[in-house]
Amino acid sequence: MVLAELGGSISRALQQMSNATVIDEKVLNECLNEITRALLQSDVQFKLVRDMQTNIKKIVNLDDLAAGHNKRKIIQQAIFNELCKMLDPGKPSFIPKKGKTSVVMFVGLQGSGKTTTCTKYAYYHQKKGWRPALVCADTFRAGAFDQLKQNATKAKIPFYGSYTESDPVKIAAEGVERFKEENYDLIIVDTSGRHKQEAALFEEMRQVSEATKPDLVIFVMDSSIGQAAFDQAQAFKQSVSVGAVIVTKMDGHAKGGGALSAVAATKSPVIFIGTGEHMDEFEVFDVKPFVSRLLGMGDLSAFMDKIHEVVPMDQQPELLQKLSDGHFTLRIMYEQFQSILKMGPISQVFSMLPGFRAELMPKGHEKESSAKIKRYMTMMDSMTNEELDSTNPKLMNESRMMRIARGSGRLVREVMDMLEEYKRLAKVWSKMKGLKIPKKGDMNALSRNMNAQHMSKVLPPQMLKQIGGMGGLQSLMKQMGSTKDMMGMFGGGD
Ligand SMILES: Nc1nc2c(ncn2[C@@H]2O[C@H](COP(=O)(O)OP(=O)(O)OP(=O)(O)O)[C@@H](O)[C@H]2O)c(=O)[nH]1
Repeated sequence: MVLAELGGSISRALQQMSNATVIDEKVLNECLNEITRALLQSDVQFKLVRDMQTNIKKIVNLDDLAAGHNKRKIIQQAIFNELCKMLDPGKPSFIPKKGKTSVVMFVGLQGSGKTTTCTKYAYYHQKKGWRPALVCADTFRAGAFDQLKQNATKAKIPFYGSYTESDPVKIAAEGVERFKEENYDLIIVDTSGRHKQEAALFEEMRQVSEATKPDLVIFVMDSSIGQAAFDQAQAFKQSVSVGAVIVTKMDGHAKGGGALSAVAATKSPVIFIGTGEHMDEFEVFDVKPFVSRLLGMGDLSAFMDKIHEVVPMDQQPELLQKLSDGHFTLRIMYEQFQSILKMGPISQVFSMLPGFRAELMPKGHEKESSAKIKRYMTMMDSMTNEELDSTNPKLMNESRMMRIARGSGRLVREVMDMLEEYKRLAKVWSKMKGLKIPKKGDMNALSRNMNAQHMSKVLPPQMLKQIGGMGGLQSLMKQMGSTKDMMGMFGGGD
């Protein structure tokens, strides 16, 4: 069962329970059985699920709950807490410090996505101002060095490896030494992938660890590994001191439940998840928002992050300046479309909203909308700079429209549609006129200036409707009030 389905099943079970007029032992048991089934189907280890069920029953003593208590809320909270407990080993992992040398070693099964993840991890930190460097100590798989080299070059990250040396321990030690001398602050060591049965390879991994003395060992796990996750993770933990887990391929038909098992086996937190083959398809993992999403309770902070991607805040101050001046051009629309396409399937965004799940958004729909966006962009590719940067609505006369249609192989009617869309968006953005633009990088200041009114105007209307219009949006913002930080995003928090 993939994660989206797991979330769906759990929230359905909770919904069914809340539909019951009286919540008694039987109703609670049915709900818990349903959730247990869903978790098992998602490859969470049996013992973990059983313990969870016992704990919830211990916490939720129906007899003790005074009449008038919201039993459903209490049960939902207990499930939420138990799932969080499963994913939270109770101690944070080592966090590398910028400017201070840290060595991070990656281990994992063959093909788990280790090499790809090393580069993603390096790239993520590089963007945040670290100076990462990569060492390829995988001499087992032919081509591993080439792969790392290729990825590293693409991300402009220095790398170390050898085509001739066959001793991974030697390469690792030399590479780490070299980069330490050169003052890199995040030295990442990629090791050969291995299976738990391969004792010799496990010994090699132990030796690499001894030679490089990593501050952190990250276990990389493919999310589709299933019930084997617990044993595999434990085998690694017994050889080297795993301190964190990264779960990869969460984008595919992943049975993410294995992640829960790996945390239990290694007693280490999941710190990132891989969501695609590309360098930037990599997300910080936070337990509470993740579980919240699973339970259909929404993940407001991720939702806000997505909004910030579409309405780029600190990255594009010039753009914001133009918008606040009321200059919405076709070129700006083009750039926004690019951001939307980058944002990923719209259903993913919906799954971040309270009460929504990815499965609620029909598949066909998202394809349709991104095809339309791409079509619009093709037409805009046939426009001149003058047309793209103009704010004069009269400029786009009939002959220009015909030329664009011809140039992009589309119908004049479609060009007109695209221009209509532009006009609609320009109107929306004109309402943002006067929005105070903070100094570069001060995203919170900008966010403080944004209230529900502003937000409602920049959200796609369809999404706004799904949230429940202005009222829904306001209550969504209120919900975020529990965290001071988040309140700051909307104003009134401090
Ligand atoms: N869809 C998807 N594919 C991924 C992700 N991470 C890695 N991959 C792909 O998984 C495959 C294996 O990745 P590698 O990085 O070569 O795996 P590895 O663990 O280093 O392999 P060994 O060196 O043999 O141990 C590659 O095709 C990657 O592009 C992810 O998050 N999502």
